[in-house]
Amino acid sequence: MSWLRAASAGTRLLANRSSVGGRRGAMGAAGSGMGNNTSTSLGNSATTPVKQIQETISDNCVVIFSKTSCSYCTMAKKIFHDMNVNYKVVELDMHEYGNQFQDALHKMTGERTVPRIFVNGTFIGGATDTHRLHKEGKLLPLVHQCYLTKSKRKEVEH
Ligand SMILES: N[C@@H](CCC(=O)N[C@@H](CS)C(=O)NCC(=O)O)C(=O)O
Ligand code: FES
Repeated sequence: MSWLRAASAGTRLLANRSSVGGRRGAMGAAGSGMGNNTSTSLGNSATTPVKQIQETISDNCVVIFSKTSCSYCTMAKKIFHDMNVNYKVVELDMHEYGNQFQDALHKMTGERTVPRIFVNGTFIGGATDTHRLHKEGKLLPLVHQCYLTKSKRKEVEH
């Protein structure tokens, strides 16, 4: 297919601002339906898997690369769900290019396992790491920081 055609990654860095809205308190949970949206651009545009992952993690404060059959992944989703935080899920086992994305995630994070979780554009780990961050009270501040930054960008654009 067309991974290797000319890439246009980066141009959509600010494209997802509408999901932030002005609703700082609500963390987007009411916005676009609790993040079960797998209709991502992943796999559809003319670019490499790594670039598409980078684009997805730039566009979304929380991204979970997951498999539908994986209970660790379900546990990770539940953490964000219970915090009332909107998250984007990419179900690699439902994806035509899931294997290539897993390879790319391996390159980017050092592990090929699922889940692979990114907050505010940064890899935070798998399910256990995320659970630990949450228990230590460090997860919500990371998410919050992302929403604050996106709100500021939005103000600048207005
Ligand atoms: N400690 C890791 C464990 C991750 C792990 O072992 N994941 C398994 C599934 S639960 C995996 O990815 N196996 C290989 C695969 O599905 O491709 C975490 O919490 O995320
Ligand atoms: S918990 Fe078994 S595949 Fe993840």
